[in-house]
Amino acid sequence: LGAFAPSRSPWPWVQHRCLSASSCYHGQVKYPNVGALVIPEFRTSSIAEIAPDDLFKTSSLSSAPGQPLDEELTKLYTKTPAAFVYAESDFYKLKKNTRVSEVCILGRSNVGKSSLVNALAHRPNNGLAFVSTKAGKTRSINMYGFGPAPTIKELQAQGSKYKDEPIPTHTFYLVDMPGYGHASQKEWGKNISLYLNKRSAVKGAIVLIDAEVGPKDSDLHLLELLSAAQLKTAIVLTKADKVKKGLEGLRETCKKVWDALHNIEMRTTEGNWAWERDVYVTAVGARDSNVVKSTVAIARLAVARLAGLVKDERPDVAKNKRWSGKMISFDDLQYIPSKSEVRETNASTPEPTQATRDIPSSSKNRLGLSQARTAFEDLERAAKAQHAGRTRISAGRRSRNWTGAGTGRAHARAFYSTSVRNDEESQNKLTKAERDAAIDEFLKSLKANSERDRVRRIQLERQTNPPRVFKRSFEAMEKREARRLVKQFPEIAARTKAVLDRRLAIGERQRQNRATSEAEPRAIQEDQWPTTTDANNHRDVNQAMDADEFESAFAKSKGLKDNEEKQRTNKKKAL
Ligand SMILES: Nc1nc2c(ncn2[C@@H]2O[C@H](COP(=O)(O)OP(=O)(O)OP(=O)(O)O)[C@@H](O)[C@H]2O)c(=O)[nH]1
Ligand SMILES: [Mg+2]
Repeated sequence: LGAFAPSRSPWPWVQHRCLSASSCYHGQVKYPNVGALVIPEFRTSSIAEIAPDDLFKTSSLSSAPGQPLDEELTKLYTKTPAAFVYAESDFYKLKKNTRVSEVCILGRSNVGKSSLVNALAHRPNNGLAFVSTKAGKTRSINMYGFGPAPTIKELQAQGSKYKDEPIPTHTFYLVDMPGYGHASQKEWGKNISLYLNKRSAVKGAIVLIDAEVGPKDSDLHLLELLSAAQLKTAIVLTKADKVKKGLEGLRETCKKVWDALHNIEMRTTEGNWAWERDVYVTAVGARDSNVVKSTVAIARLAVARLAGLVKDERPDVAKNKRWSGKMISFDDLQYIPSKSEVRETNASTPEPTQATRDIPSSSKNRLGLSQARTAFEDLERAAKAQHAGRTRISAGRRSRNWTGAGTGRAHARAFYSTSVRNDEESQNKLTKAERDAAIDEFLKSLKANSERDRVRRIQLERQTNPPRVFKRSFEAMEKREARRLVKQFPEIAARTKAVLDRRLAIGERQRQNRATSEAEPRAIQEDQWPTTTDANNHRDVNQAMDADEFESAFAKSKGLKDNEEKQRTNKKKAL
């Protein structure tokens, strides 16, 4: 129908049909065939576009090098069905996870976070996450698992800080967050900033921005939060099918995003916040299935990159690549010459090159050239050994230029040796012995389900808890035996009985004593102060006598005493 649609159709809906993913019309505007817009390194350059196919050409999954990326991504996301793992609104109640990566999806209410989760999992009818046209549908932190569960070997390599950490069920977790800018902003701030700052498993954040609306104040606030948390960030523009101005509109939004990122970078001094230059374009709610398919693949790439599953050949994907080797202060930067320069130096004493002239002579003299070379190589080897086995996005792209080797110029760019998160990561790792013990335990728990173990468990249970029939006959046997012994040794039996009786009697007495002492009031509680009738018993307390009264009472008592004395002497006399 679309192929034969005339340019001015008498049926307006015909114009909404799409010809293909690359040329799709919504209203009068052509849907742009753009995978991502690339933010350049310098403010003087302009934003470039990358077609979806080109995005996939330059990279591959670390687990399947050399294979076509889009196919591998589809396999990863859909072969093992994605599943809802759990939801929690309180950060402190989240389950422990130090083994697999988590990527969180953030954005304003109704921007399409939950729709994206469904699209990634290939649940077109919103079968996984709840979606609504009204803002504020998602209220808790929702974990969704994607990809197959790690193998035992992978678990072994991952290790864990906690012994009671649940075994991961998926390759990575996608975390759907409640939207901000809605009524629940207060709670949002607390729990989610805790999540972004404290959760060591979180490897990156996807920030969704409405392609038509562009970044709002709340989005800027979120980006600042992410910059403070030093969490790797990728921007995804959603609802691209709704952009009225097509590619031009997308470019405008991307420019606003760029300005926002630039402003944050200017304000923060650290400048080590890593955000991706690729601003991904998606339209998972578009009417054309081709558009949906191609944009879902793009979103899959964005998430997999953050989860650390993609090996990128393109060097300029990340804005800031984190240097994870040794940190060298600016003053200690040493000049390391290129190979050709070394050759020249060995041949004869050459004229100082422009590069060598730039370096203060004191630095040059610190080490001889060949010594400097070997020292650097040692350093590099040590750093590599230290970080071996870590799959990180930047691992494949660490350039020699950064430390100045091979270029003939010392680079004066400051890099952090290890980010806070990396430190945390290495601290979380168990020692080898602990990890082996944890794995043994895990294997045991697997074995416990085997048939042989089940039989053994039943046998053990029978021994400790024999069935009732046997129990009764055992008791009868014991009684018979006891009677026989009493008959055989009457004296001993009598003595034993006396001892037992005495013990019983003592026990009984103690029990009675305890019962009576419990019955007695222990202390007058506050609510047991004397009532009006009791007050007579406390007369001397409640009604103090004055001095005269006291005198007379005293005299009276003395008189009584005298009377008693007289009576007693009279009796004696009578006797
Ligand atoms: N046209 C179009 N509509 C979309 C797209 N993505 C999402 N929507 C629609 O946007 C609405 C909101 O989607 P949700 O996924 O619930 O948004 P959310 O960000 O999870 O919202 P909260 O849970 O409230 O924070 C739904 O009606 C979706 O159908 C898209 O790419 N294009
Ligand atoms: Mg939602």
